[in-house]
Amino acid sequence: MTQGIYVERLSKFFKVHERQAGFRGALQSLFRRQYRLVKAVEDVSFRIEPGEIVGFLGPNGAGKTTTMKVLTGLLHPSSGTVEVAGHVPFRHEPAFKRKFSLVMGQRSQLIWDLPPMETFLVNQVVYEIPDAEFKETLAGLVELLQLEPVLRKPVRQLSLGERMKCELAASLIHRPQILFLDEPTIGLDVNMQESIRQFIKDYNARYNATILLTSHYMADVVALCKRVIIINRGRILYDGELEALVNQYAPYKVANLILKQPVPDHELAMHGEIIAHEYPRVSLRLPRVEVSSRSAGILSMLPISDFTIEDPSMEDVIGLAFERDANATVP
Ligand SMILES: Nc1ncnc2c1ncn2[C@@H]1O[C@H](COP(=O)(O)OP(=O)(O)OP(=O)(O)O)[C@@H](O)[C@H]1O
Repeated sequence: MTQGIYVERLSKFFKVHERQAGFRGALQSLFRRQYRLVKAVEDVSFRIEPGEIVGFLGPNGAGKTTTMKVLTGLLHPSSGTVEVAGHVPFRHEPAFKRKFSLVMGQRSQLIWDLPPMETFLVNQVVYEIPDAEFKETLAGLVELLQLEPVLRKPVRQLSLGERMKCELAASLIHRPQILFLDEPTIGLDVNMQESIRQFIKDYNARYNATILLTSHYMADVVALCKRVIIINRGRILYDGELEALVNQYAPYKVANLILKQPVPDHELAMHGEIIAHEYPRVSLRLPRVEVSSRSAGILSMLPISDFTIEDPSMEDVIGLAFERDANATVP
């Protein structure tokens, strides 16, 4: 039986009750209910091989959480086929429960008034983990996440970062092969984000776990995911290597200049598309294939005191992908 994730033409629609405006409308809708279909996920297909870490990206409301909920059996698909670790998620087979975990950065499963250790013990019972295995896994998680100092403090006294680490430990105590991480670093400071990222990497390497990760922090995606799936308005916009995304959507580099004296926009625009101009700083977009000739032109023709070239940020690349999608489709 395979440990991968297979999604074939998945759609998930929600039927939403449409309320009429005003008192008359409210009265009418009591007798004649009107519904509207919200297409949360539409005709989505992808496969994720065992051991892969894939970033699942998209703006708010794109359909990421809905997809994850279908993949974990919390929602029934409207149509399409889904298989996770050899199981059909919505059948809720007991063996399936032990193979995955869904961690949502904004939801907690920890028991608020008790130390995290109590939640770990509850999960030992829920997942029927033998004592020896429980102790071994817990020791590994305590070491990787440096949990020793917080194990016996009530959860309500923990910092957000400490709580997130305990959340991960509670979700991984049954050593799931498949991890769905929905915004695991949300709200954490930069150091804590980094240590959670490192942990996800270690867990993946240690157990060859398959991981689907959503995050609005591009640093998470760049550090963890070679491959990304981008979803917009319920449909897949891109599925492939993160690096190739840059070439497809952002075939340019960014030149940052510091001017020695003011230069009018029309003169700057001869060298590249102006992204920002706030004297003395200017950012220009240069076509990737012409970077060296354009740079030579900038250096010889413009009065500059500093000049650097960099790749566009991942946020910008993804923003361009959404822009192109919005222009390409008639709503
Ligand atoms: N239970 C529900 N009933 C009706 N509509 C829903 C329901 N759950 C989600 N939706 C709608 O489906 C769409 C996709 O939502 P989803 O939560 O999957 O997006 P998301 O990509 O996870 O966004 P975010 O980044 O904000 O979490 C949205 O338009 C949302 O309003």
